[in-house]
Amino acid sequence: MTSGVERIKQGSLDCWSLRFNNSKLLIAQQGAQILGYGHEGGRPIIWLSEEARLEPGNSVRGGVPVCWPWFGDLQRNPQSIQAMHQQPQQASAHGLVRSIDWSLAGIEQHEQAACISFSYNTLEQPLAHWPHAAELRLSVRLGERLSISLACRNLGEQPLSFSQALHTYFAVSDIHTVGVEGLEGCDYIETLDNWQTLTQSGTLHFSGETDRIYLHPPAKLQICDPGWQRTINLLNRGSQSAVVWNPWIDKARRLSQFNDAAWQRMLCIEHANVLEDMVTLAPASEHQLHLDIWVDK
Ligand SMILES: O=P(O)(O)OC[C@H]1O[C@@H](O)[C@H](O)[C@@H](O)[C@@H]1O
Repeated sequence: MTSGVERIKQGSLDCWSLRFNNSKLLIAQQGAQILGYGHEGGRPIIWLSEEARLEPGNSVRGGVPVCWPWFGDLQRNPQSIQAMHQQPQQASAHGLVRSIDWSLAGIEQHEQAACISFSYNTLEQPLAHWPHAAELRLSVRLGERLSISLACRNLGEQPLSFSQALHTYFAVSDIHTVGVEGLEGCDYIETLDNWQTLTQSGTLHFSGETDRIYLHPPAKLQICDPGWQRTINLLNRGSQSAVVWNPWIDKARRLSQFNDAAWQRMLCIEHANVLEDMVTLAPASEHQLHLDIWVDK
């Protein structure tokens, strides 16, 4: 077993490269954003746009952006989350921490894994128009599986309300042929059609723009990819909502850092705490969201 962690520059971002046997992972200090994960000589598992701009202050397209302290459009969030912000009408999508530097909190290399963690403390680095005290920690363990954990602690004296997501972009051979298993029978919010609630029947396949919030999905989901003859397994704890997103043809043209044809090769499954699954933390309490990712051939 060999593991290693090395500091490197990618574009103009400070990054770390982790290795464990033939697995490799790239993570940026900015946003504590994973930028890549896969096996030596194999297909990528986590997708990064070929047009990604790796530069300070820019939300990088692909990898695993951390959306916090709100997911998506703040004005679509529950009132208690909007009330945490001083100017909710002007808030950008997906929160405030994906394009700013976090602090390196620890590195470990041992026989079973290579690990790295980053933290963000809002008392030390205040967030614009969001005057609350919280500490975030994003921990990554690269072993036989990839384990990602996002912890949030309320450092203040009032309840802390937030929504969040690990906005994971997965690489797929061809969006037309992949299927997501585990969602059958789940209710979902169809954000592209008046946010109505519908029910998933059977395996989820893709034939157009998709932007849905699945409610109470099971802990384990699978991306079955016949083209690459592999299944990506996702096992989560701490989240009761999963966003499934593919922009398809027209929206792809409007997205930044996104090749017009890239929608065919990616799929976002975002383990989240949104809508009624939002988090409210009492003072001094902590919430943890965990995601394990591994591939079966
Ligand atoms: O372009 P952004 O801000 O990274 O967002 C990308 C997508 O993120 C998804 O989580 C949303 O459901 C989509 O509606 C959104 O388009």
